[in-house]
Amino acid sequence: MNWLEEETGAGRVLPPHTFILFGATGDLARRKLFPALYSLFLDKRMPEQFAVVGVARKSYTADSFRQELRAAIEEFARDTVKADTWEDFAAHFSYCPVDVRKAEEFVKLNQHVEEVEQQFGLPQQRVFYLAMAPEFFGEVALHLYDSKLSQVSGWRRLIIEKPFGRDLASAEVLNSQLREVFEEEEIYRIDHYLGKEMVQNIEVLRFANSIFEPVWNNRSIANVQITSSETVGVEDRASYYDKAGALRDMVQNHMLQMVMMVAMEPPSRLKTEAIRDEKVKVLRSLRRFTSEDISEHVVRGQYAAGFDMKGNAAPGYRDEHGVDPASNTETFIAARLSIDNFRWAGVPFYIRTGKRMGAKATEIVIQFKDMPRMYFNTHGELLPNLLVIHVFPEEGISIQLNAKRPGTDGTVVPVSMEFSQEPDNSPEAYERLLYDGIMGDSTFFTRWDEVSLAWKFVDPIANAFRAGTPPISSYASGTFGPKEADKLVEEDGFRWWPVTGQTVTLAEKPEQRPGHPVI
Ligand SMILES: NC(=O)C1=CN([C@@H]2O[C@H](COP(=O)(O)OP(=O)(O)OC[C@H]3O[C@@H](n4cnc5c(N)ncnc54)[C@H](OP(=O)(O)O)[C@@H]3O)[C@@H](O)[C@H]2O)C=CC1
Ligand SMILES: O=C1O[C@H](COP(=O)(O)O)[C@@H](O)[C@H](O)[C@H]1O
Repeated sequence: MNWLEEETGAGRVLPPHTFILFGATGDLARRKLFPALYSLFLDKRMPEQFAVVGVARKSYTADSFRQELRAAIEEFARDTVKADTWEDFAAHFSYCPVDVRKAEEFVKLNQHVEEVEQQFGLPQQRVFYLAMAPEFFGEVALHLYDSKLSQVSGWRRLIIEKPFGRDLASAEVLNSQLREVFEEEEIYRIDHYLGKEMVQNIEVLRFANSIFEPVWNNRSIANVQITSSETVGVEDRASYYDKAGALRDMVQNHMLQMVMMVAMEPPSRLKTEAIRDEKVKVLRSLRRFTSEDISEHVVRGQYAAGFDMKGNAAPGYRDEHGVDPASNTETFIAARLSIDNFRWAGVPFYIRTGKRMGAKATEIVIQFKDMPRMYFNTHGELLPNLLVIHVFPEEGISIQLNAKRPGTDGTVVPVSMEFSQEPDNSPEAYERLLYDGIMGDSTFFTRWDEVSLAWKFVDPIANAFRAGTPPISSYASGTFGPKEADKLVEEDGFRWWPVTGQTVTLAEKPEQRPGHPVI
């Protein structure tokens, strides 16, 4: 399924297994996991022998659980329900009501799983997926051990959702709880950005094309910009988000993962650990901020009232349901990162992410250095070459070049070469990650040293935020963050390149939009 197909044997049917889904009545299961399992089934990647056991407190029967399953798939799956195979698919699903805080209920779950394994003739190959609040992870692992559910004659894997702790100390505690029961190789920490088509494609782009490697360094690249902008606000997640903020919710994981994918060295082999080793080296080289220099490199913002994408009035963050009216939680963050190694010394990596912004987009822009001030660029009039990796909503790459406008006196204009694919045709991130996780390929999961180094980078910033540094700036809903974020880039002589869907103002000439130039 991923580009390691050759190496890992991926692309094959998954091995027989029992998928024990904790949090089976929750939002993630309904919106992402059930649809992903269904797509894998329709793609004939699920083996004939598999079973899914839903676990949560609600009192479903197998039948009512299957009705919920169908409703979720009808609402969220990219495939429509196929009447001829539905019963076959649904027959693999059962439900066991369990309150995970009650150790004794795991005895019942153990019996249920053993019965299901007998019914389907399954070897003891178990995937435990924790789609529930992280505060339960340690306890669940312990009860899995005590109830002997985790003791198997075959293999076992633990797939866990983010967030992995809220700082280094809590992540270490959580990790040691998990490690009492599972080996590091058995733990699959999900970062769903690593399941996105174009995030996985970064490595292919870089290491399968000889034109990029010679210029992928500080001799040719002026800066890198990584944007993940969202149009939604906090929605109904205030109880989590108001304590997390954009720094923990997006930067500690997704944004740093994208930085690693762009900046890593070529791995010695296309093997999971070799790749993860190179990613970790990027985090080791990432310059940590001191309390003195955070204000210089980090901007934080919070959305004020404005408009949503439909043009309806939208409340400010502090007026959202469940948010502390005096909250200083950041809903936007921009930062200038420095990677202190030979390849990247002197190249700023700008990142920005936020809620209730003017477009939903994830893009990585590699801006190349300007041409010398001669010939066509005497007054610096040429636009720089840009390589844009479109992660969302488009999936593809575009390269901005300068060329002569056909049939003119030699006017030079920016033109774009684009490769894009229909996002609807590519598997969802969760489909890839479920496949890889069940297959036992952890390449696109987060290793513990990545998590811990990411927290080491983030913790000083979180501490500064707590102390009121830098001051939080307000931005109107529907815009691209506070003006301080623009200054961060402009003071280095650059500008943020608009992302797909960003309203281009007169000040931002349309032809300057990467990937969408007007000839
Ligand atoms: N939703 C999303 O899009 C995303 C979610 N995540 C992460 O996934 C995880 C789950 O999120 P989400 O699905 O949104 O959360 P929900 O609150 O929607 O679901 C939580 C689930 O946990 C179950 N649960 C709660 N308490 C217990 C208990 N004591 N014993 C047994 N089951 C319990 C609930 O079922 P019941 O009440 O029936 O017991 C429910 O099935 C979180 O870690 C979240 O951060 C990550 C990325 C995206
Ligand atoms: O993990 C998270 O990601 C989503 C954004 O994911 P995307 O795939 O839609 O870009 C974000 O909304 C959420 O707050 C965060 O927890």
